[in-house]
Amino acid sequence: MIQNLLQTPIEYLKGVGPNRAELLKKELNIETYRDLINFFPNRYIDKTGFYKINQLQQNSSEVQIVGKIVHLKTVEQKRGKRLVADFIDDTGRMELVWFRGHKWIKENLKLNTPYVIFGKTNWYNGLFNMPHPEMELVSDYKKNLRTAMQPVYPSTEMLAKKGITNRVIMKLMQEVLKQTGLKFSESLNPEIIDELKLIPKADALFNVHFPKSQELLAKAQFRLKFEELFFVQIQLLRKNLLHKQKIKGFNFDKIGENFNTFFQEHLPFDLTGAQKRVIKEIRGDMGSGAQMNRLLQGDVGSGKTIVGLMSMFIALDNGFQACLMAPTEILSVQHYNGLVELCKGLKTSIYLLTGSTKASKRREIHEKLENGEIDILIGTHALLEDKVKFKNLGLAIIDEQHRFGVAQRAKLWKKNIIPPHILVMTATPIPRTLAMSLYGDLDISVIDELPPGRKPVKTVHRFDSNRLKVFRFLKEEIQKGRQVYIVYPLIQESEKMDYKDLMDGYESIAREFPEYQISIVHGQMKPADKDYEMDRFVRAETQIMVATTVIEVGVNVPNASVMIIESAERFGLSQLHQLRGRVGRGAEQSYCILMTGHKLSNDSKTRLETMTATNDGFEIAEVDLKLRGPGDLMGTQQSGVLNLKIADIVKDNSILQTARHYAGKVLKADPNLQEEHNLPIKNAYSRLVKNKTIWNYIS
Ligand SMILES: Nc1ncnc2c1ncn2[C@@H]1O[C@H](COP(=O)(O)OP(=O)(O)OP(=O)(O)O)[C@@H](O)[C@H]1O
Repeated sequence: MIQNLLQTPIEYLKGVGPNRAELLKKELNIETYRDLINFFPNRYIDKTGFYKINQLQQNSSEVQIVGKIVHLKTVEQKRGKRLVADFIDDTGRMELVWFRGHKWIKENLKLNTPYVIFGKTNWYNGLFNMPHPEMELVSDYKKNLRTAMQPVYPSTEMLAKKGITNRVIMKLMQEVLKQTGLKFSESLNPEIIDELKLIPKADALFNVHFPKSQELLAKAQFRLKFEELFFVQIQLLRKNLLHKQKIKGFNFDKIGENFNTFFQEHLPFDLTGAQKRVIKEIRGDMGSGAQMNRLLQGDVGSGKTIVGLMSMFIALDNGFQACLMAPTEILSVQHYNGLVELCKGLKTSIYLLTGSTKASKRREIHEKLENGEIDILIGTHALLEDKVKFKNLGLAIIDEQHRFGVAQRAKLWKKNIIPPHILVMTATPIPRTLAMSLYGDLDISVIDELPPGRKPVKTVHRFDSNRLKVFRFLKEEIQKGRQVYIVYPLIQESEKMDYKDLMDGYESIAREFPEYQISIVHGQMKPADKDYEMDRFVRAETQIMVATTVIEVGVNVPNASVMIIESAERFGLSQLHQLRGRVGRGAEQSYCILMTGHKLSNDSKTRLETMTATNDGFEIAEVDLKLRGPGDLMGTQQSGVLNLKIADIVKDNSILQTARHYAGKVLKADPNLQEEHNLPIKNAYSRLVKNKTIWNYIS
């Protein structure tokens, strides 16, 4: 019954009608009673107290005062007229000021009559004033329904123009809540309500709009935020669960010769605890009978490659092939060389397939792949071509998932009836909180420990005016046999200017260091030229690499120990961190020097300070998320995270963790929500699924 009422088009609510309904739909996406109730205030004005004029402070925020206007005058100013009223109470005098709407005010304001005024005060010329106060006659004030805390709803210019003020929305909200009789169906189970001491749903919905006190508001918000995040998590976890039930995977339960020989005889170092844990998680997945869909996150240089290789051995040991796909030619070649090196002395047959593989080699690879002579194939997008047919692909590893879409991932496994296991590796740290929401349908492994003995990169911030000193330092490092990167920003909108900066920089470096060889790499070069320059640097034929951010991802030159980032204030935090990850990969002490001018915004300062303070990618990602909000992070746009109505993915981190915990607990005990006590969850969930939205969780 309440369900039907909540579906009612907003047009039929008292005080709305067709015109307003049209506006509410267009401006606020409010079409039904339910939508209106789900439209939450973004702040509240605390009107619990009254101020006297002599109590006002210069930094008072919004205040409420009772007094009367004793005089009204128009003051001419250069910038236009303003209307000024003398307002007094029994303790003092202040001014009320209007810059517009004079005619209406003059005609309607009553002199010498008590008013309640509300607004922000300023201190000007030895007197307090309040511009454009909200005013209400004391006689009306007593009559009108009010709550101690007044909700302030998000609004738009159009709504204000058409007279749908905050007050109007409040009236509509009162009306709609009255009509529901506050009889909302429960949507959580009694255990959760009990353990978290949640207030009843009706109380939460009433108090979030018209809080009776700060305390009740906090409780109302907690309950609604929890509920919102809980259902997001239920949905993601169920998707994961269904996937596992539905999509069968190869059951790789054998650990055989490849894995064991490598582990016992060829492992070049001891695995870190984190690497061991992750390998175990992957083994568990591959032997579970369901298809693995795992995201492996590891900070730059944390040792993901070896984890990838050992996972491939598991596939090989069970008689299957494996592949590794990387976003660029350079990275594919690098992976190929790295894996060939690691597999020296083993019988593993490893091939490389990229866009520049010659036709004859390509034919050979196609053939050997189909008859099973290739164990591991490494490459770029070229792996996705129709001609590439595996005999039996058991595991596909995808490096840097941001560059490959989900559709492309799927393309890899359309080739098989049973899909291969999928391991996505990324060095882009995604804050755990966000990862939980974004990739709830992937399982996540994190390598959160660097190999021992790694010297953290020393990071400093230097102003452009100190450039000569920085150059002197560079020289010393190169003389010790090291190589250096100098990176310039390349941002699309100002590509031309950036290109000029890069070239100017290149020339000044060539002048400064005539005795050294310099490579240059930027986005406008042909791929073959880029590879050639890169290759010279990798082989240490050049000492200095001048580049734009194209070198950001994954390049591994252990001998490079200095990274200079020019105009560092123009880079995002995660980008700076990725760039810094290009050094500190060898045994030598490495340095990252962030160069900027003197003029810096607060955000830039925070970014630079964060970089100099920590090397931890996850910590950096958290700061990044706080600075930019989730909107800018890759993938969030499609994920719906931004459509949260009341919770905030950054600020409500701990509620998110709680929601995740309870959603997991409920589904673990009762995957199909069939138990009696979970009926409210089941009902709420099916309504959400039916409405194709998880956000309208109000029953
Ligand atoms: N357990 C370990 N002990 C010592 N060295 C290790 C260990 N694991 C990996 N390494 C070495 O650390 C370096 C970085 O490893 P790897 O290239 O796999 O990192 P990554 O996670 O792929 O980083 P990036 O994303 O920056 O490429 C390599 O030279 C590798 O040989």
